[in-house]
Amino acid sequence: MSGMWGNNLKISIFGESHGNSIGITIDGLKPGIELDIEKISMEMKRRSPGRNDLSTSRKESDIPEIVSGYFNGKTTGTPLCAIIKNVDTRSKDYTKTKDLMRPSHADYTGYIKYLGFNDYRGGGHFSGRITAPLVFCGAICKQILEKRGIEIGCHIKKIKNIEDSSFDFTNVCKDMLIKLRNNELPVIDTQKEEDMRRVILESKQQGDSVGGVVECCVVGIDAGIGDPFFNSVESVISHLLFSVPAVKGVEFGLGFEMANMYGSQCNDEFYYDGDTVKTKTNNNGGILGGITSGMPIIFRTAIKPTASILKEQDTINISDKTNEIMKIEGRHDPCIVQRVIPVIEAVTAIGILDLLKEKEKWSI
Ligand SMILES: Cc1cc2nc3c(=O)[nH]c(=O)nc-3n(C[C@H](O)[C@H](O)[C@H](O)COP(=O)(O)O)c2cc1C
Ligand SMILES: C=C(O[C@@H]1CC(C(=O)O)=C[C@@H](OP(=O)(O)O)[C@H]1O)C(=O)O
Repeated sequence: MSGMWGNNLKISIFGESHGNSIGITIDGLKPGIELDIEKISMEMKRRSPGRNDLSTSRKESDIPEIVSGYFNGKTTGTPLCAIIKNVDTRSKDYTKTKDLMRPSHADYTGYIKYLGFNDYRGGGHFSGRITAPLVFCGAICKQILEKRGIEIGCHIKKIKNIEDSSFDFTNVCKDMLIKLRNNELPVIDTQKEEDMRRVILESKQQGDSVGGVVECCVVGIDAGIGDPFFNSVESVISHLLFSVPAVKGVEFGLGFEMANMYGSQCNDEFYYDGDTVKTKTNNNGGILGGITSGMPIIFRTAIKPTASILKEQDTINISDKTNEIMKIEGRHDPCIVQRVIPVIEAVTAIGILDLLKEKEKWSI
């Protein structure tokens, strides 16, 4: 089932963008975990739509209602389910174009797969909106990981052709990752922020959209987590990343750039720093043989330009099987990159917690 994921922490997402509500059921959280609701709300807010001119104008408060698995401020250990209401739907945006398949969106594939019964309004179950429940789950996982000294953070590596510097792969400071979370456009080289904003707003003005790259880092993670082959750390994280709408590429460490290097340039040489094993470089992004090396986990995720643009486009009309020109009306993100950051952090936290739980099976 496509809506379910996980080995040790099992999650199941549900809902459509213009239905009554969306949500998630999380199975596998241990009993007695105190949840910081304030922190969960903060994460939800970071992702929520309609907060500024870089985002869709649809406004949702995205306050999750926990309906099970939580009692007296603590998890009960039974499935924890949360529901998020859809409030600011404007379904008429989709009436005129209901038979026209938006290029690059999931209208056509969803129509075929679900035999024409799919709720097409707002992209239905394919909508980026369904990432809100993932952020809820990720916020819980982040709290559990933080208590173990593991921190996850991202910056925008690129919006179209405007490029930020990279994390220092061998030395990323937790405080920096936490600080980045407060920025609307989190960048390392703050001079790039205005250029990125300009590129997004210029494309928006032209009825167009832009994409980019997000760089993510996990620090404080011990060596020895993950498995070779099918449950490798890369497999788990990239499975979750590719589950996020609009993600079209993932690379760990230096990724594709490694193809241009000699082994002597690329190899991460080991050394002891006191009792701790470190590598002088971290081109492999903290993962060797699918298992964490203890160095920061670093990966980049490519996000495509938003599919729904206001410019005229060629497409098909499925009701009378004709070719047509379509013009989308509606409230869309001119750029998904800055909105997807809390989602990337969330799914990473979910993946890492699942892998940690696997490792802890060995403690008995
Ligand atoms: C947070 C978020 C917001 C998104 N906003 C929009 C949007 O406003 N308009 C749009 O066409 N696509 C948006 N998307 C992307 C589409 O949902 C996605 O492109 C579509 O489901 C097709 O899936 P694919 O791009 O993974 O192939 C958004 C995605 C995310 C994660
Ligand atoms: C509602 C959200 O984003 C939506 C994601 C989305 C899409 O096609 O993915 C399309 C738009 O939906 P609508 O046409 O209903 O406004 C965005 O607003 C959200 O992220 O919470």
